[in-house]
Order: sequence, then C-alpha cells, then structure tokens
Amino acid sequence: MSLLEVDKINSYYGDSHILFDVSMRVEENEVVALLGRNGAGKSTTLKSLMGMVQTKSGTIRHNGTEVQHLPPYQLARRGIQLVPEERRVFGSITVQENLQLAAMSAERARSLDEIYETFPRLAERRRNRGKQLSGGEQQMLAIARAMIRNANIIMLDEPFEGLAPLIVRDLIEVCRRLAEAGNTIVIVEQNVRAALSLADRCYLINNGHMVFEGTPTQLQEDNSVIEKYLGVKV
Ligand SMILES: Nc1ncnc2c1ncn2[C@@H]1O[C@H](COP(=O)(O)OP(=O)(O)OP(=O)(O)O)[C@@H](O)[C@H]1O
Repeated sequence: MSLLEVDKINSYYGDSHILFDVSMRVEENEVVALLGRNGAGKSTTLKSLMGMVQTKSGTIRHNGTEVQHLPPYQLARRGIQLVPEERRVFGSITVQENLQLAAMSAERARSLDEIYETFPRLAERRRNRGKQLSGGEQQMLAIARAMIRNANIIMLDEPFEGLAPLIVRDLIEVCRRLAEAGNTIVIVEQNVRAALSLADRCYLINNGHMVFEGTPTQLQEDNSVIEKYLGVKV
C-alpha cells in the first residue's frame, strides 16, 4: 500500500475541467517531482490532494483510507501539508512564534529543538521577525512550519521560485536532509534540474493529463518527452 494513491481524479474550477483522470502514487520516504509547463495543472493537482479543489470523480487514498471528500483541515490533521507558492509567513511575529503558532494547530507537534536541528539557519534567526528574513529563509520557515505539524507528506509548490541560485542550492540541501531523515516530499518545480536532482521518481503533466511516470534517469534518457512537454533540455 502506498502512502498516497491517486486514482483517476477529475478536478474542475467551476465548469472548467482541469484534471483528466490523473493518477499518481507516493510511497513512504520518497521524493516525487511533479513537472509540467505553466498552466499544466501542477498546482491544481496539489490543491486537489489538499482538498482545496474538489474532485468530481476518482479516489485519493491516504494510508489506504479514501480521503477525497475530506476538508483541508482534516487532511492537514492526517499529516498532509502543503507549502503554497506564496509562502504566507507571518511578517510581524518572530521565527519562533511562527513555528509555535503552527505547532498549536497540530494534534502531535514536533519539538522546536528537532526543527532547529534540521534548520540551523532558523535557529540563528529565531528572534527575528518574519519580514526580516530573506526569501530563502522565509521558504525554510514555511517548510519548517509544515514539519513541526508532524507532516507525513510535505507538498512543496515551487519552493525555489524567485530565489537566487546560491539560495536554491541551500534549499536543495535542506530538502535533501529532510528526505534523508525519512520525510516524504512531493515537489512541484519549474526548475526541472533542481527538482530532478532531488527526486526518486517523477511525473509529467500536460494540459491536465499525466503523460510520463518514471525515474529522473528514465526521463533524462527520453529527450523527446522533455522537449515536447517541458520545452527545455536537462
Ligand atoms: N482559480 C482558478 N479558476 C479558474 N481556472 C484556474 C484557476 N486556477 C488555475 N486555473 C487554470 O487551471 C489550469 C491549471 O493551472 P495550475 O495553476 O494548476 O497550473 P500549474 O501547472 O501549476 O502552472 P503554474 O506553473 O503556472 O502555476 C490553467 O489553465 C489555469 O488557467
């Protein structure tokens, strides 16, 4: 049994049909990348998994239980955490307060010590306000907030967006440490090379249809797929 099993979901915004029979699975301790061009349906897939976009048909199983009808807060309690593109860090309170606030909404939160061990940079900045952090640090804080809620799947929507290459390198390192510590991660990224450097498996979505599933090596070996659906070389 996979940690998350998505079977032929169809999602809509109003009357607009966006996801067509999308299937994917995420195993425990795996990093899965979801790739695709702008508007392909990546964020809609994450939002469907998080109950923020209603699926009209198909099933989503978390630890074997059907969850496609659950509201976002119940999915969050089950340990599915989405770090959205717009990081939503609270600017006027400190790093530590941001983390404590996140922990309050969890049934079984992790300790601050555990979080600071994973994110030493945040430990250094614990007394700084959210708005005093750099973009990369804010992204770390957004990921750390998901972690402290004891996530069993962390879904990252374009975590490297708008960040300088050096900061992206640091964040890749953070994600790698999270993965090595046994966390399960789903990552949506325009930065294909960065996403593939982290992923154990990847999916490619195009116009709301899954068009590829395999390992990064299998994807990299199939240049025609990459050029056709991503318009890049990796
Ligand atoms: N709130 C919305 N209402 C109506 N249509 C939407 C809404 N959000 C997204 N869409 C449409 O759904 C389709 C998929 O969008 P989605 O945001 O999932 O793509 P994406 O692959 O995440 O792309 P991006 O990298 O641009 O975020 C697009 O055609 C988009 O215009």
